[in-house]
Amino acid sequence: MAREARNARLRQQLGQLLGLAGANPRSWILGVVIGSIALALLDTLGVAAMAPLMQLITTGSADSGILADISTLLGTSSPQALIPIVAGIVAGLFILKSVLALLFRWWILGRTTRISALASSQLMRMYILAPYADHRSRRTSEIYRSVSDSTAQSTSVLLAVTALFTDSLVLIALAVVIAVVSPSVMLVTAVIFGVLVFGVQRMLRNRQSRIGEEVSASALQSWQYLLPALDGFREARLTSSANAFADGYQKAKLRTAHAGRQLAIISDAPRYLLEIGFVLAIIGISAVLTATTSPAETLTILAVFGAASVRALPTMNRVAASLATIRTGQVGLDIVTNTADELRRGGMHDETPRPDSRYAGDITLHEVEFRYPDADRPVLGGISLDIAENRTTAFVGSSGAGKSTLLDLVLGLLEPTSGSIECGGRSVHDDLPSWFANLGVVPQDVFLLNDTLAANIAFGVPEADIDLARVAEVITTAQLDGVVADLPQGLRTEVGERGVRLSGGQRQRIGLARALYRQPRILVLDEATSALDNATEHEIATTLRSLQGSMTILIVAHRLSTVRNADTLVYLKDGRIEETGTFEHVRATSPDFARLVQLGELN
Ligand SMILES: Nc1ncnc2c1ncn2[C@@H]1O[C@H](COP(=O)(O)OP(=O)(O)OP(=O)(O)O)[C@@H](O)[C@H]1O
Repeated sequence: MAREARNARLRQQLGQLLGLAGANPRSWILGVVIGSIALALLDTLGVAAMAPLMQLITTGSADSGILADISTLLGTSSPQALIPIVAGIVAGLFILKSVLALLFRWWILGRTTRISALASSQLMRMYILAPYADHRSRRTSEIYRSVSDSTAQSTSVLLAVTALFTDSLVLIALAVVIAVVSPSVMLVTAVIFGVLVFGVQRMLRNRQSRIGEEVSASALQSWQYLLPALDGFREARLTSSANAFADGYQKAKLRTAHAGRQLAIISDAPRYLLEIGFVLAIIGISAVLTATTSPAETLTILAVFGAASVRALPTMNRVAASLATIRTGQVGLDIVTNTADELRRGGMHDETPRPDSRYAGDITLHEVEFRYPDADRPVLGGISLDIAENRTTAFVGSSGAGKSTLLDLVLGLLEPTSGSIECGGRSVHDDLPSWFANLGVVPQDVFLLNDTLAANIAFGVPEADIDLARVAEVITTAQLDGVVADLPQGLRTEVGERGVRLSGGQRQRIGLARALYRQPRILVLDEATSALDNATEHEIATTLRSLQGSMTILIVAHRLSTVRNADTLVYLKDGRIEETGTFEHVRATSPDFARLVQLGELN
């Protein structure tokens, strides 16, 4: 890509990064420009002040230029009196510049680290507010890489671009000072450093970009071993594949280490070349000056050149390092901006319900068809159904018939490819947050927070706002009283990853209590009684019967006892409704369903 296009893209992407963090690019640019100009000016003054000081030291005369003004102001032209004063001014300028440089760096670091944190958080927010179907098609390892590694890479580019701008201004200012003091010295310096800096950077550019890609690819690879190894700990242990995961992780980390080493050496190499350039410049300049000027003037010019070099060499090193960071970090910036664009295009869920918006009445599905984005044919088709309010409807069917998909559609998590799903005559997608407010959902696998049992039941409600009376009530309804009584700290017991381990059945009952805590109008159970033993399942079935009539209950279940008492049974086969009606009606009219019951698959 041509340099202009590359720079334009970089500018645009950095603008996007700042936008993602909610920062105002204008105030950012203004701050950087003002700070950089102030620093460059002070640098120039400090270095330029070396000329009169050296002139004073070498010639002892203060009768021209700024020295004449100082000597008039102080009323003395004695070098013994003037030298400490001029030296003091030079030192003061350097000290002031250093303090300002430190303050400027503090400001920049504050802004940049904040932008890194905000961009990463915003990306995380966009991921978790993305449409459900999009989320299901994403790879977790890529999410981890975007919100951590790639955001960090992008912010390092932002910091490097700022440093590059500031350092370039300083270098230009120093070049101006040298050019004013001696144009021929500037010419020699420009030729030597120009050849070195541009030549080296040309050679390194592609290599640095490749290293950036390697860093990013190996970061993804390491997440791809770490995450499944933790999520699939049991499977890894039982299949003796834990070491294979650890080996894969190690390989990825070594790739990162190798790339890091290459990057460090490539960023460092220009420094040594610049030092060689400095020595060459001193020799070249001394040769030119000795041939053209007096020894006193040679000394003055060399002193200015030395002071400029003291400042310029580390600055040039930083320029080389900044260029390396920009090129290697470009991959991260690409990932962050492309991901943010893609997430934005997908749309973000708004969790705030519209005021005065509420759903009530029967749920009706009209000619619903659904196809997963990456599938070539629909998994559900021609689904028309009336789910009566305050009645219990059970969905049954063989594995893969489409029960969970249908439930996700009714929940509003998935949107029909065609057809409509309405409650009380209004599409559930019209105001999803308000629709969700009606629902209490018990999933197959209940997710536990690392928190107290009470917090797990009230899920998402801040500790201080938890209604303990309601928690106690739903604990009784979900048959959890015995479990709570056995816990060391009752409701305050920590559960989840690092807390008390709970059985599958206990987790499912917590799931039921959690769903009921929300006082739902619609209770949805997705295979929610699968992990319960017969006795508990019987008790839960009794609970559900007691709730029957007071709320709409939707159940996907394999157990005969759970679905037998449903008011309506919907039998699904190959993505279509085969039969609906009471349990006995469906058994009598659908030979397939009758066979399932007979074979004990619904048992
Ligand atoms: N994300 C997806 N992309 C493509 N196809 C999918 C996706 N999720 C599920 N399917 C397919 O959709 C069909 C219905 O799946 P679904 O999970 O709804 O069935 P189910 O009746 O709930 O099955 P089970 O009782 O085994 O849980 C299956 O053929 C499944 O392979």
